[in-house]
Parts: sequence; C-alpha cells; structure tokens
Amino acid sequence: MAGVSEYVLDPRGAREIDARLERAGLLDLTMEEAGRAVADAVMARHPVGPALLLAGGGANGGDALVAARHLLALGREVHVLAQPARHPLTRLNRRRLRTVGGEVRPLTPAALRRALAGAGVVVDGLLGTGFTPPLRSALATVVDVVNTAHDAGTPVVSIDLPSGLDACSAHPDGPSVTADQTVTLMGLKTALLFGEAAARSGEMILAPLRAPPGWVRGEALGTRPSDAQVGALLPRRSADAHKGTAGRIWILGGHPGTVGAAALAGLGALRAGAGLVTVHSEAEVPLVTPELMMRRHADWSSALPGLHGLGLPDAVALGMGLGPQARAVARTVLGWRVPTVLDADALHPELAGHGHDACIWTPHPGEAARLLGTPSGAVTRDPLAAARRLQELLGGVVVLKGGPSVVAFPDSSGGVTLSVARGGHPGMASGGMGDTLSGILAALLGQGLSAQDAAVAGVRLHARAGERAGAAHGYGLIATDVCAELGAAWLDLRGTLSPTLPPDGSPRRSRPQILQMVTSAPPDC
Ligand SMILES: NC(=O)C1=CN([C@@H]2O[C@H](COP(=O)(O)OP(=O)(O)OC[C@H]3O[C@@H](n4cnc5c(N)ncnc54)[C@H](O)[C@@H]3O)[C@@H](O)[C@H]2O)[C@@H](O)CC1
Ligand SMILES: Nc1ncnc2c1ncn2[C@@H]1O[C@H](COP(=O)(O)OP(=O)(O)O)[C@@H](O)[C@H]1O
Repeated sequence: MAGVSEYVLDPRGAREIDARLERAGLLDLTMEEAGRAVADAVMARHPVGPALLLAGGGANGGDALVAARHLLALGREVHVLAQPARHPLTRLNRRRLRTVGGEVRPLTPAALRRALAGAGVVVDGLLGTGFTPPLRSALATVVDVVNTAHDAGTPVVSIDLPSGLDACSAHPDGPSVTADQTVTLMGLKTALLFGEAAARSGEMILAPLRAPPGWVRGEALGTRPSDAQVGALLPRRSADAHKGTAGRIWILGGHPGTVGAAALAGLGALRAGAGLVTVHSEAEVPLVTPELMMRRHADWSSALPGLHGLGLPDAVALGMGLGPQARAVARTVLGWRVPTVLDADALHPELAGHGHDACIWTPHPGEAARLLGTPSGAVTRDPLAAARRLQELLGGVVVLKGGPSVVAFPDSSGGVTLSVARGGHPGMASGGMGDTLSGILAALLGQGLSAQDAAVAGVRLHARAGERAGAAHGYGLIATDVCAELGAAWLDLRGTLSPTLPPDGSPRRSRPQILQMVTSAPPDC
C-alpha cells in the first residue's frame, strides 16, 4: 500500500510502547521529538504573541516543557506554569528548560488568569493518556479558566489529547479543554476520532514519533488509511472490459413503503462501477435511472430457489427496505456463499456467526446496539470496541457506520483489525445514505475486491463523494447527490482511469474471498 500508515492506539498500547522505550533508554528522545513536534505546530499555526505553556506532573507535562525549550530556541516569548513534576523525565526537562533561561512558575488559577491576559497561544500539557476521570477540582478550575480564554479568542493547542478527555471515550464525562489543534503522539486515539470528544479536540495533527515501526504496529488496534492507500485498493480493468466482467450485482430489497432504499442501493452500485445491476423486490421500486434492471417477486420463499437456478451473480446486497422476510432471505443468501453485503432489515442477532469470508455487515449504531444487546450509547462511546465485538459476533467483515465509519475484519493471527475511515460530511446524516453505501460495497465486491478491501475502499469512496456533494449542498445533501459524485470521488482517490493490468495480464481479483463465480448468466440479470 502507498503512503505512511496512521496507527490507532489505546492508552494501554501507548503505555506498553513507553515501557519498551524506557527499557531501551529511548523514552527521553521520544519526549524530545514530541515536544519539538508541538513547538513546530505552535509556530506554524499560531506564530504571533507570547506562548503560555501549562505543564502537568506526568509525561504530558514533560512534553510541554520540551516544547517550551524549543519555542525559546526559536525566539518565541515563553511563559510556563507547571504542577509539581512527578515523572522523572518531566523533572529532567524542567531542569533543562531552566538551564537555557526558561522560567517555570507554579500553576494556580490566579497565575493562570494573569498569564492569559497577553498570551498569543496556550499550550495544554496538563493531562494526557495517563488521566483517569473524573477530573480533580483544582484542575477543573484550570480547565474552566482556559476554556473561558478560548471562548474569548485565545487559541489553544493540546498535547496528545485535550486535558480532561478520556482517551478511550468519544463521550466526555465532564469538563475538558476545548482545543483548536491537538498534536497527538505516536498514534490516533478514540477521543480524537469520534463524537463530542473529537469536536473538543479540534484539528488533529499526528506526530508519528520514531519508535521501531514493529512496536507501534504490534500495539495498534488498527490503522487509518490515507487516500493514496485507499486509491491503490480500487479495482482496475482492462481496456477490453465489458459489462459482464465489471460485476453482476443483485440488490434484494424493497418492501411496500421502503422501495426507495433498494433503488438507492442500485444507483450506488452503478455509480461505483458495477457492470449490470438488477433490483429484486417484492414491491414496485421506482426506476431512479433507466440503467437499472428490475425484477418483482410475489414471494421471497418461492423466488429464491428460482433466482439460484438462474446462476448466481458476482455479488449481492440485501436488506435495504427488505421488510419482515429479511432474516429468512439473509439465511438463504448467506448459504449461497457469494460475496454479500447485509444491511438494515438483514441485521438480526439470529444471524450471529453466519458470516463468511466474503460478507460485509453494515450496521449503524442503532442496529449495532440491537445486535450486541447494549444501549446505543455504549456503541457511540467506544466505536472501536463495538466494531471489534460485532466482528467477533457475526463473522466476516463489519462496517460500523458513523462519522467516521469503522471497518473490522479478522487478521491472520486470529484477532480483529480495525480500519477507521477518513472524512465524510455532516450533511450525510440523511435517510438513504447507508443504502447507497451497501450498493457501493456490492459493486466493489462484484469487481473482484476482497470483503476487507471492498469495505475499506467503499467507506472512503462514499465519504469522499459525501464531501464533494456536501460542498455544493451543505445540510441539504441527499443520497442521490452522493451517488452523482461517486465517479469524481473515485478519480480523487485513484487519480486516473487508464486501463492498467497487473503483470499477468488478468483483471485484478483479490481472491480467495470470492467464493463462487458464475460465468453463464441470462442477459437480463
Ligand atoms: N509513546 C507515547 O505515546 C509518548 C507519550 N508521551 C506523553 O506521555 C503522556 C502520558 O504520560 P503519563 O502516563 O505520565 O500521564 P499523564 O501525563 O497523562 O498524566 C498523569 C498525571 O495526571 C494526574 N492525574 C491522573 N488522573 C487525574 C485526575 N482524575 N485528575 C487530576 N489529575 C489526574 C496524575 O496524578 C499524574 O500526575 C502522553 O499523553 C504523552 O503526552 C510522550 O512523552 C512521548 C511518547
Ligand atoms: N456526520 C456524518 N459524517 C460522515 N458520515 C456520515 C455522517 N452521518 C451519516 N454518515 C454516513 O451516512 C450513512 C448513514 O447510514 P444509515 O444510517 O444506515 O442510513 P440509511 O439507513 O438511511 O440509508 C453511513 O454510511 C454514515 O457513515
């Protein structure tokens, strides 16, 4: 894959890396890198006026003291208010700062208010991944004073994560610093990626720090792929490709009252490159575009054996507005062992364990909560843990949808690996958006991607199209707008549509996940 991987870490993983760095005598150098990255971010984003650095007693405070030394060296006026240093490297960096003429004064609310009066920027190095809620009252006052200054226009840069946030939670439990930027160290954290906690973290700047890559990879929960990495996953076709080689897709959905869901999935599939898309439904589905083929069935239990007899497609997406028979349909289709996307009505706890290597489940947090038997708040509080549990429950690949979505897939060591998507747009919070995603995922499966690659590429493609459409439509964005931008989003990620073949001359198919390919098919479906 092209590009540098961004890893997603939890505090336990970060602590393990710290412990290894310490044993190797490298922790001091890592703190130096961290502090330097913070100083660089401050100079780049907020170059004017005195910098006020707030240092806690742990290693987060140590990073702030190193940043203060670098800012001094860059000619910046620096003021430091610090709590008593508990971490040995924090003590060491306090001494180093004094050696080069930096003054460190005790952190009190009164001293803070005085120092804030002329500050050009505040650097929050009070608490990092070592914080366990709730915040003690003395620091709660400090946080409140910093936030008042922030509200009045003073920029705030947090180190690793805003003080008061629990690194593992998207839901703040109480007060925390609200930052304009957060310079996060080594890897991304839940609090910076999801929910209200991410909103309080502002722009995320990742300082990867030079620990041996294997140590970070070994402790990571997963990655957040770059657009270049996603673009490299997208299917390529040969110049002589035709509709029969670009993926034959069946959409199974469309119950009376929810027929639009199946239509949107069909449109999403077409716009994500599928060669032939047929919508199979019980009720009449609107022909949102004439390129879609439509087949109506009076009853699913008699229709499915007939469909199987026709010759199975390259991929199926089912559940979008499928109605009460979705569970039974899903059971049958999973038994076909073709690449399959399961959404909406097909997401039922009874199907637990029925997933196979080539299937993708796409719950939103409400559906995820139903599958897991937990409140939806537990899902949105820690989407990474929820996605992992869903994969363990269902099998196959899971896309836990949200802003951002999380993909969970089994890894070679028998565990679960996570991939967090970038981007998206708040305008995507409108009905039908997930239906289009199901169509997109089926199209990518049908073009030969593995379930894992289709999920990682599909969520980013969908989010990128949402960004483009959101720029034009804002909160008025609807799912058909996103479909219309899918082609351009594809070009954004891949950059070119030149017919490129792999060295063996065959179109790219990342099997073994395609369990069954059918070559002879009737022309109409
Ligand atoms: N591998 C990495 O990720 C690196 C991490 N570094 C830094 O190390 C930090 C973690 O350092 P530490 O483990 O020392 O932890 P922290 O510096 O986050 O916090 C520990 C301090 O917070 C206090 N504290 C904990 N809970 C509290 C509460 N509820 N109310 C008030 N005070 C509370 C503790 O008494 C202790 O003094 C990271 O966030 C990061 O800034 C860097 O130094 C470089 C490398
Ligand atoms: N604020 C947001 N930012 C990014 N993506 C979003 C946001 N809100 C919704 N989405 C995306 O829109 C889709 C909504 O899916 P879902 O709730 O299943 O919709 P529906 O069932 O109406 O089709 C998901 O892919 C989700 O990731």
